[in-house]
Amino acid sequence: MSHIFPLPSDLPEFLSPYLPKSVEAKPFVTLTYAQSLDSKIAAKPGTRTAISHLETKTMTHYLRSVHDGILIGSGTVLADDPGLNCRFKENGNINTPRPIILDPSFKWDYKGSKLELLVSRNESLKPWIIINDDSNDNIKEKIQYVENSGGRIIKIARNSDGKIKWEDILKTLHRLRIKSLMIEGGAKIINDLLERDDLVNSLIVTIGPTFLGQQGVDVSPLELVKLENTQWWTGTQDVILAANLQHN
Ligand SMILES: NC(=O)C1=CN([C@@H]2O[C@H](COP(=O)(O)OP(=O)(O)OC[C@H]3O[C@@H](n4cnc5c(N)ncnc54)[C@H](O)[C@@H]3O)[C@@H](O)[C@H]2O)C=CC1
Ligand SMILES: Nc1nc(O)c(N)c(N[C@@H]2O[C@H](COP(=O)(O)O)[C@@H](O)[C@H]2O)n1
Repeated sequence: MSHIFPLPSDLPEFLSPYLPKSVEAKPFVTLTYAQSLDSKIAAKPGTRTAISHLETKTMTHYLRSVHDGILIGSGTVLADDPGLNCRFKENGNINTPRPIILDPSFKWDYKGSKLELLVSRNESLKPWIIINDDSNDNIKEKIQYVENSGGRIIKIARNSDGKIKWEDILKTLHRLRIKSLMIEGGAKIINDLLERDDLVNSLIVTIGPTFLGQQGVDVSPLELVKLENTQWWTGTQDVILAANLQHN
């Protein structure tokens, strides 16, 4: 495996203030995704849309290489069938983060997925899947399949609103030695976490020169969100915004 594209030589220094540092009791959380000029991350719900140039996609793989885990939601795993591995190589070494899927009702099937194929070729790590602790019997077979394949099922209790608290997710992952977590999406997760300045340590957004239109999947939090320590990097096609969420 080789780099998917040469990493622009000034990017590591540009990104360095935003990269993982030790944060006690919870992982360092980097929220990162690619969006269009009209703040969409896919052209239609349930589909995968390439927004990043190869150069900025390489930046995403560089970021993956400096995190212990990479988390996505069920909407993303179902739409994208992603690889979730790392293709950025440094001094001949690849540091692949743990793929973590937040899929409370376990709708995704690991069997036959791209991730399973990559794991079979030693190009990705076995996944961890976070599900509700009260999930019903019809997912027993899927659970067994993942566990027999060496993956891990993490059961966490949900809140009164039916969701799992992010604090519980992060605390559990930290206990499992995930000290830095890159969260790539999708939209529901990004919109929730943009309002969590208490949990998100860095925000890194690739912006591509495209409008995906009104059927696109929006990134737009419920409330006003302000950023601080903002820096912009300009590439061949895209720009990258690196920032911190301003504390309320
Ligand atoms: N351009 C980009 O960088 C990216 C684009 N995408 C796109 O985003 C779209 C998917 O986004 P969404 O449909 O919004 O799905 P999503 O990936 O945000 O997953 C949402 C689901 O995750 C689970 N979930 C989220 N928060 C939870 C919580 N606190 N407790 C329990 N379960 C929770 C629920 O099952 C929820 O329905 C796809 O089209 C994908 O291609 C996804 C990631 C990055
Ligand atoms: N950085 C970035 N740019 C885009 O244009 C994208 N569509 C995404 N999507 C995210 O990357 C995941 C796919 O990763 P693999 O290359 O298959 O490992 C996808 O699931 C989204 O999280 N990202």
